[in-house]
Amino acid sequence: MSPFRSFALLLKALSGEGRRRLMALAALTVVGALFEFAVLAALVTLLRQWLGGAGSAADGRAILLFVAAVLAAGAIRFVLLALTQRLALDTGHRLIVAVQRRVLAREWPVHAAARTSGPLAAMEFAEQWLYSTLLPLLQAGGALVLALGILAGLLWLDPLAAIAAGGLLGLLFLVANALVRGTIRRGGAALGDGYEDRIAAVQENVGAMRELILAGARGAAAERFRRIDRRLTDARTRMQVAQGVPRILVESVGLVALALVAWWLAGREGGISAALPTLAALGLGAQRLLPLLQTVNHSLIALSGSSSIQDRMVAFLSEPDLNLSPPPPPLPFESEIRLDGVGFTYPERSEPALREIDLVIARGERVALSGANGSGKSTLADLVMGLLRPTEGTLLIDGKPLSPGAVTGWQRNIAHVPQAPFVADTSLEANIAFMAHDPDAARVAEAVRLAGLSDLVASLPDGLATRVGDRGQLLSGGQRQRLALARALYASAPLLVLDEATSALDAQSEGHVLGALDVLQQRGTTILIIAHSEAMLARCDRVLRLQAGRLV
Ligand SMILES: Nc1ncnc2c1ncn2[C@@H]1O[C@H](COP(=O)(O)OP(=O)(O)OP(=O)(O)O)[C@@H](O)[C@H]1O
Repeated sequence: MSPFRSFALLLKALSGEGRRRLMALAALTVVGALFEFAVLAALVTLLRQWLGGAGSAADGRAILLFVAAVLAAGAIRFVLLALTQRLALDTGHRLIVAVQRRVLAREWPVHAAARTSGPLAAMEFAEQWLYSTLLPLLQAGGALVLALGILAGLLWLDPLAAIAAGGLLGLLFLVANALVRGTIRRGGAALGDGYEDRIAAVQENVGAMRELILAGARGAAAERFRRIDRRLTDARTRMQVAQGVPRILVESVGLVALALVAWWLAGREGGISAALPTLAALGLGAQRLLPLLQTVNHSLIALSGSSSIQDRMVAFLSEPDLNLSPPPPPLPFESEIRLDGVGFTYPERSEPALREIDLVIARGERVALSGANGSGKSTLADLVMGLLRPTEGTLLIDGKPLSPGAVTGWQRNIAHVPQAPFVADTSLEANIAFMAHDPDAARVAEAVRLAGLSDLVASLPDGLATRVGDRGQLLSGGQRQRLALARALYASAPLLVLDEATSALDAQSEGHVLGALDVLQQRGTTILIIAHSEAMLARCDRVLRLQAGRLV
C-alpha cells in the first residue's frame, strides 16, 4: 500500500475529536504565517527608513513595529509547538488504545493462532509511527505554511530575488530527496519485521530460561538475539544516514546558491547599498526558511520510510473493534447443555479434531472427559464454553441453539480452570477476585478455604496481600493451580470447567479439591472435568471417553 494511502487510512480510523483540533492547529498556523510575513515587512521598512535617513520618531515607530511583530510571531510559534505536540501525542495514545482494543476483541481461535509478539510489536510500531511520521508531518504542515509566509514576504520585497533563491533551494531539496528515497523505502520495509522479531526473541528467551540454562544454550540465545538486533540496527542506521543527506546537501550547496544570488543583487543598479534591505531580508528569510523546508523534507522521507509500520497498524485497525457496551446478562441455564452431531475442524487442519458428538450434560451434573493426548478433550471443552464454534452440528443451551450473539451471555455462566492458569503479578487476593474492582472479603475467604489454600495464606507474613510474582513464579505449580481454582470458586459460576486443573496436586490436595467440588455440586454447579486421575474420575457422575475425536 502506498505510504500516503495507509497514512490517510490510519487518520480516518482515528478521526473524531482529533479532526477538530487539527483544524484549529491549521488556522493558527496561517495566523503564524501572517506574522512571519509581518516580521519581514517590519524589518525591510526599518532598514529602508535607516538608509533613507528618516526622522527619529519614524525610526522609533518602525523599531516598535518590528519588535512587536517578532514577539508575536515567537509567541504564536510557541503555541503552535504546544498544540502540535499535544495533538500528535494524543493521536498516538488513541492509536495505541485502539490497537489494544482490537487485540482484546479477537475471537479465541484468531488469538490462539496469532504470533504473541504481534500485539507487543504493535505498541512499539505506534510509538515509532508517532515520533517518526505523525509528529514530523504535523510539524511539516505548519512549517510549510510558515515557509509560504516568509516566501510571500520575500516575493513582495523583491520578486526576482525571491524566485531565484526559493527556486534554487526547492530544486536542491527535490534532487536530494530523489537520491535517498530508495534507501529509505527499503530500510522502512525491514523495520516492521525487525521490531516484531526482536520482541519475539525476548519473549522466547524469558519464557525458555530454564531450558536454556539446562541446555547450556544461553550463549546461543544471546547470539541469535544479537543477529536479530543487528539486522534491525543496520536498517535503522541506513535510514537515519539517508535522512540526514538532504540537510547537508542543502545547507552547503544552498549557502553557495544564496551567495550567488547576493552577488547578482549587488551587481544591479544602485549597487550593494540599494540591495542591502533585500539581502538582509533574504538572510533572515533563509535562516528561517531552511529549517522549515528541512522539516517538510524530513517528514516526507519519514512517511515513505514508515509504510511497512503503517500497513501493520492499518491491518490491526481493520480488525473488529471491541464492543464496549456493558456485558449482557447471563444466558438462562436451567436444564441442560446439548451437543447435536457436533464436529470441529481447526482452520489449519484437514482432519477434524471432533466428529459426530451427541451429548447431553444436565444442570448440576459432574461429568468427566477422558482420553489419550490429542483425542479432543480440550477442543470439546472449548466448544462447550463457546470459545470455538462447531463446524458441524449444533450446541444448544436449554434447548436453544447458541447463536453467535448469545455467546457472551453464555460465557458469563462459566468459570474455567486451565492446566497452566494465568497468574498476575499482584496479591493473592487480587488474583482470586480477578478483575473485580472491590473484592468481597467473605467470598475470597470462602474460596481460599474451599481451594485448600488456608494453610498457605496463614503461613505468609502478609497473608492474602502477599505478591505472587511474575506469572505466579513465587508459588509452586500446585499452589498456582489451587489459586486458579480459588478464582473460579470466587466467581461462583453455574458451570465450572476444569481442564487438567488438578494435574499438579498431591493426593491430599486433590482430596481437598474433591471435597470442594462436592460442596459446589450440592449448590447446583454443573462441573465438566478433564482429568486423568482415577480419584477424580471416580467421583464424577459420568465419565465420557474420547478416542480420535469421537465419543466411545
Ligand atoms: N489451536 C489449534 N490449531 C490446530 N490444531 C489444534 C489446535 N489445538 C489443538 N489442535 C489439534 O486438535 C487435536 C485435539 O487437541 P486437544 O487439545 O483437544 O486434545 P486433548 O485431548 O485435550 O489433548 P491433551 O490431553 O494432550 O491435552 C489434536 O490433534 C491437536 O493437535
